[in-house]
Amino acid sequence: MNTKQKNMLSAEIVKKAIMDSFIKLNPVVMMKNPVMFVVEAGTFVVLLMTLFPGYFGTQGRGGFNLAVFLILLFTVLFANFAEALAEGRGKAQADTLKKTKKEIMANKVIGNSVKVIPSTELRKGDIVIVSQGEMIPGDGEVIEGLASVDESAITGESAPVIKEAGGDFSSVTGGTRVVSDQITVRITNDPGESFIDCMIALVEGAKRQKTPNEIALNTLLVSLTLIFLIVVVTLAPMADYLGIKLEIPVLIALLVCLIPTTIGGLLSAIGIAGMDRVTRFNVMAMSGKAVEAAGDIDTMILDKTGTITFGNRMASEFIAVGDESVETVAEWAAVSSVKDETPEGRSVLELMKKEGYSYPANAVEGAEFIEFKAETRMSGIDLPDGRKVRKGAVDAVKAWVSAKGGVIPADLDQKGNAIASEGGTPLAVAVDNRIYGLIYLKDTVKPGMRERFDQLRKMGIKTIMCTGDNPLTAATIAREAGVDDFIAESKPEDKIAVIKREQAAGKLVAMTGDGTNDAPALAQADVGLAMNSGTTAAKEAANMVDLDSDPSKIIEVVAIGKQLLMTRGALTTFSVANDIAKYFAIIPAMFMQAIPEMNVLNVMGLGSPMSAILSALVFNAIIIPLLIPLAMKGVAYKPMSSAQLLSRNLLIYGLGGVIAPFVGIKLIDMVVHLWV
Ligand SMILES: Nc1ncnc2c1ncn2[C@@H]1O[C@H](COP(=O)(O)OP(=O)(O)OP(=O)(O)O)[C@@H](O)[C@H]1O
Ligand SMILES: [K+]
Ligand SMILES: [Mg+2]
Repeated sequence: MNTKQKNMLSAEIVKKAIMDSFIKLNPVVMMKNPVMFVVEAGTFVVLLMTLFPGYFGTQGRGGFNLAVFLILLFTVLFANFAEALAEGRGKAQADTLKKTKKEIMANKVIGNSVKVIPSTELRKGDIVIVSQGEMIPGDGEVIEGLASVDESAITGESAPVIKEAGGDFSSVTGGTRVVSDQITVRITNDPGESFIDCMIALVEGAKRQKTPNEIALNTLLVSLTLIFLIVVVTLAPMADYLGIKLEIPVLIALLVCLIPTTIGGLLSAIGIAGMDRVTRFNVMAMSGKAVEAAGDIDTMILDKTGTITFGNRMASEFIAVGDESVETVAEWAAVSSVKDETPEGRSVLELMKKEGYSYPANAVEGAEFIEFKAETRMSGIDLPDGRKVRKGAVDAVKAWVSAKGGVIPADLDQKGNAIASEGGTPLAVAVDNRIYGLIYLKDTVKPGMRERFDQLRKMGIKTIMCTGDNPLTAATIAREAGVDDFIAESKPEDKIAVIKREQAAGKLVAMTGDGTNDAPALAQADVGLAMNSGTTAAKEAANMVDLDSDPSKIIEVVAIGKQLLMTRGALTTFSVANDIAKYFAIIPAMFMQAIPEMNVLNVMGLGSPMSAILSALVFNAIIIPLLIPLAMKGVAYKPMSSAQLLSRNLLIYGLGGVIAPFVGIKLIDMVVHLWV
């Protein structure tokens, strides 16, 4: 699904939506939307009265009744069309995805041999080999090898990505293609539970459930409908007492004008379109609830490396401490990095070569590699001769050396701080109890970060940068990027602690992550955005996955969530204000002839009672399709606090909602009055 396909509201989608509008007339389906169900029931009653005027004693009103019936029918169809149109794009996308889900053959490893079986027979835990040119038969983790993979089937991005065993880039998705080399993959899902299956269900809306917010709003709409139903039903006997005979179609027209049909007709379209906006942004949200939660976020937890900074932290200088030479620092830094596959580790070896240094390769033969861990904040190697070589965060290495009775060189802190105060990351290099020097890791803040954080602040969102780096580097980057707060030397569990602390204070928290050790925090956060490049554990714990693996996207996701909530609020305000205005169009018209004094309320000066009722009803119907573009696109959004937003929206959509019907109904009446 490329961007073009995703954005296009093709003629095909519109045609399908028109057909679906009729299919959705089925009362069983309609019942899920109580406001529109009431309209449909009214439509049916008026239809009966039009068809059998003799039976209902409504002869002589045939033309009027037919007009009411048609307008009501279109009101329901317009509401159905809004929903069908919002669903259309997702369904089209699902069709495209289903096409990529053709049967794939898998090379399953059984003992020492390989058997070719259809991918549908693969089970969790199976091992498969995928070679150049082949499709990956299911979701899994690379357990051996390295390959570049074309993931355009799911991300729309054609540049291949590297997948390799171990670390944070080991997860692969079924339906993507290996473009070079060969990997061995352990399947992590049973059939039908794959990422593509999940994506299809999501975009198709198969598992769509009303969100708590939607349910609350629906309850309000149902209550309003009930109140007006009682008002209208009791109106007839009262009018009767005054000697006014109110026809049933007139009462139904009045009821439909008063109940919140505008928002009732557009509510689900707004929700679906909000989800769709997130999807078109290449983020898979597991539920509408997650998108809404994003709109209510108070606190955002961000990584430093890779989110606020570019994250390609590169070794840029070796610095000696005490009496050591730069050459020995370079040598030991390289030895500690021979098997360190992190970008930082690789960059140390590159810098060593660039500076013209080398290390004795035979010395590391048979050595034991010590992998980098966020908990230890060190990596290195244990040599066969017993020497232990480490590099890592300065405080971590200092503690390690001190524990072995070593002395800390006097100039270490000062040299480390010099790097940190420039926003760089100092790594200390040590062998057993002796510290040789520092590696200067350089990273840069992404451009435009300050503006983004300014926007978040205007929305009333607090940003906290959590980093494993030292306090000085953290402070420098925090200042440069403009985050509100930071936590340095943080271990993975510290992230959960921050999230829990904020949540205990009643805040909703968002965070991004990609590693297995981020998974608990992603699950704890109200909005957890995992990177598609990340581990399966992270993706399963999160409630959103970014297919482009851009952690700073969380900022846009929050904006989309806010826009969804705002659109719903704005259109609810508009709808209710609208209905109040319609009251003033219809009530005076209904009583005008019997009670001439009512004419003072006929502020609009409408032609005749019949044309007033029809005009109000026509306005009530056409406002739905007129607002579909707004419901689908979302109201224009400018970062500001919730309080400011509320007053702004009340002004625009509340006042607008009162004025629009007066103007609209008057204009329609001028045309309708020509006939009625
Ligand atoms: N490959 C490595 N070998 C040794 N030490 C490392 C390596 N990578 C990072 N470190 C050190 O460990 C610290 C913690 O790393 P970690 O990846 O947990 O956090 P970070 O990348 O600094 O920040 P963030 O949490 O924002 O990504 C780093 O600040 C650095 O001092
Ligand atoms: K209405
Ligand atoms: Mg990191």
